[in-house]
Amino acid sequence: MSVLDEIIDGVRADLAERQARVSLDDLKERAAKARDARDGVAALRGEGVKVICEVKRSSPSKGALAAIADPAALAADYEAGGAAAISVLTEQRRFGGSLADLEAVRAKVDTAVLRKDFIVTAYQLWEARAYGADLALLIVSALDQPALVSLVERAESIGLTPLVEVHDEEEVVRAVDAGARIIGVNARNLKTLEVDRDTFARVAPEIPDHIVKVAESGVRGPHDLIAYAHDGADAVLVGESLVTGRDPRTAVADLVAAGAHPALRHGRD
Ligand SMILES: O=P(O)(O)OC[C@@H](O)[C@@H](O)c1c[nH]c2ccccc12
Repeated sequence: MSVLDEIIDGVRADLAERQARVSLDDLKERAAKARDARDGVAALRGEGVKVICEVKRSSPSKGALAAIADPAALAADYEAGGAAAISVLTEQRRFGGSLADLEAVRAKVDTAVLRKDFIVTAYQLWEARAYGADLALLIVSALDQPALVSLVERAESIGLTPLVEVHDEEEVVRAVDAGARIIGVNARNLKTLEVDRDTFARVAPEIPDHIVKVAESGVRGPHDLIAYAHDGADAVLVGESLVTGRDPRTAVADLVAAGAHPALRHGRD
């Protein structure tokens, strides 16, 4: 069984508990009271390379990264540094996250917020909306094609923008067929947990121009952002280097400044 399969088994067990506690109707009621979702595509388009900053306490590859006692304060630092969106890991067992983290971050920032989890059912999309997310991650390799298609459609229909994650060229075809408007190429293979920073350069040319391209994982600082931008990234998603660094606000500002350099303009709108 791959790491991804193990993670998803745990996610399904935790999900079953929440579903037993909170009905779908209750979630929908809560979602109806949430502020309208921000447009995820608009948040990641425009001048310069956008920076999505992640709130992540631990990871299956590295174990504990940072305690993050106050995820909202960290998110506020990210926002002050110029983050275009904040990604909140809500998976509990391996990443140490929760819906409470999502809710706290949402209450604190105006920036678009992404629910980062292993989403396998529409119930989790409703949770994302109920706790204030604007975007939700959908991982192609975790879903069969009919499930991917229906989750993309459901996300859009409840106002969430799906960020559809791929690792190779075949998954790009599946993401495009499913109607993705934002595709993230994850340099970390979720089956082996290895990072290969060349993945984006290999896979991105297969993504049609009208789709927003996000380079995920492995950004240690401005030089990695610049490399991803040269290969066509509209945005980068950064976690570990921000949560383990000393000054997240300045680290984000440095990334944003690097991404705003005129030399990186390549026909973005
Ligand atoms: O911490 P990093 O290497 O900067 O990576 C962030 C993000 O890309 C990574 O957390 C991630 C990308 N896709 C995922 C899917 C599930 C969990 C985590 C992820």
